[in-house]
Amino acid sequence: MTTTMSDHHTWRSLPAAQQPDWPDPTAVEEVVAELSGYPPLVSPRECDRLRDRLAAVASGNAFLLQGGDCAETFTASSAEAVRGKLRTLAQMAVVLARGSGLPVVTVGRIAGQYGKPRSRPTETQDGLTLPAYRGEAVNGAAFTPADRAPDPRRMLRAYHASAATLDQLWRLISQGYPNLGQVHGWTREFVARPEIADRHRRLAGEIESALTFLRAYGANPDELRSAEFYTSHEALLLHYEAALTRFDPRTRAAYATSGHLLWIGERTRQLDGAHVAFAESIRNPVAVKLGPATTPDDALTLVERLNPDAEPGRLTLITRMGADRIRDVLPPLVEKVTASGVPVAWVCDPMHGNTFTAPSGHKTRRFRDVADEVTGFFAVHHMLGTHPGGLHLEVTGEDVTECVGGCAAVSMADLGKRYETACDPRLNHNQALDLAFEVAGLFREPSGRAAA
Ligand SMILES: O=C[C@H](O)[C@H](O)COP(=O)(O)O
Ligand SMILES: C=C(OP(=O)(O)O)C(=O)O
Ligand SMILES: [Mn+2]
Repeated sequence: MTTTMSDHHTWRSLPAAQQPDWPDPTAVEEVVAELSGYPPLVSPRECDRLRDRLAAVASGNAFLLQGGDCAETFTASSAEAVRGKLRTLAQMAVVLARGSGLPVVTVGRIAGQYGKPRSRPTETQDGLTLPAYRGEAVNGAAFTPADRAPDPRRMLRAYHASAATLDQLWRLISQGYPNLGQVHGWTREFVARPEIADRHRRLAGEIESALTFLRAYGANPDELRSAEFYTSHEALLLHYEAALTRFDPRTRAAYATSGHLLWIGERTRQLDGAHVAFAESIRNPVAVKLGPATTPDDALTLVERLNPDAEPGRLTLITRMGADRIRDVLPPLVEKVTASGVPVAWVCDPMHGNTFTAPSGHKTRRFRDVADEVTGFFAVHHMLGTHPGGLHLEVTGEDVTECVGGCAAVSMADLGKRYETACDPRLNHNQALDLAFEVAGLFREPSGRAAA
């Protein structure tokens, strides 16, 4: 597929959902002009390599682990915060690789996840109505008129925060962080916890014996690591994305250089809208979220629009149906898309269809529902003979209390203790590992067992 520079302006003439109410259009144009002169954050070659990796996911030869914050904040690019996220994703990847026997492609929701679509444009507290928080690239989370006023200059800060995060990521990765020996040491500590299920311990034991074998064979697990890591975020703020889109003379195509993989959200995937048109115009691998109201025809049209050349790795479909719907609504979508012959990677987001408000007022999710949606996802793909290609998660390396249940045993009453998310509730480090073990088990027992 060849795209030209003019293609990526088509979106401007189409309705764009979920855009901020910028108070001053001239200020937006000034920011766009400034961003247009900034260096790319990722390179087209890296995007192409990720497309190759996702082609392996689509064909059943790899598994995607995509995860990170719902909404990144400008202060989250500290060395410690980035290190914690890398650590959690690396631990999950090792467990999933052992369970699946497949290479795991790791992609962060990181270094650019600064724009949020919302259910409602405003929020009211004690009689005061202000614009809803739409991510740090738009406004501030504090409920004050000053913070909530959309400010386009925040897009410049989002660029610099992304660059700082990438800098930390590449520094850590080039230092060999984390290596396989370290990763397994942490996993050993995790499974030593008394509340961990025996089947998780058995799988950790298998990793242990694989490492023993490697050592016996003369390899040092402390020198082994995955050198590849990719970034992703929702392509929501089209002024920002277009300003960072660059023509690549090597491939004669336009690439969004704000991140390797960009996705279109459930609230912005309108077929006649600007987001789909923008995604069509870039050469990056792209993904689309599909919620429970998606019809098989909607899915097929998106597939035909976003992957017209039936290129493996170009398109990932991220389903987010809810634990109680997935077994009913996913099969007709998979059947229709499979019958078209266009290759796609199928990925499960078990977070966004399972959100509810706790009595304390916190937005939360139950670990049990999250695990159950993934179980349903595996069962459907097993039944249809298609590949359950990956997980898309909201997750952090910190010991927060935002989702309830799991081995970390966070209760509704605990939610206020460390509820730190800027938007949706994330799995904490232990809940994330618990889920990785559950999912690893699904490769062996695809219809699953009752989740804890
Ligand atoms: O992360 C996704 C969305 O921004 C979020 O789920 C919307 O949440 P809301 O219903 O609180 O607006
Ligand atoms: C907004 C999000 O999801 P969805 O578009 O699936 O609601 C998200 O991933 O944070
Ligand atoms: Mn979210």
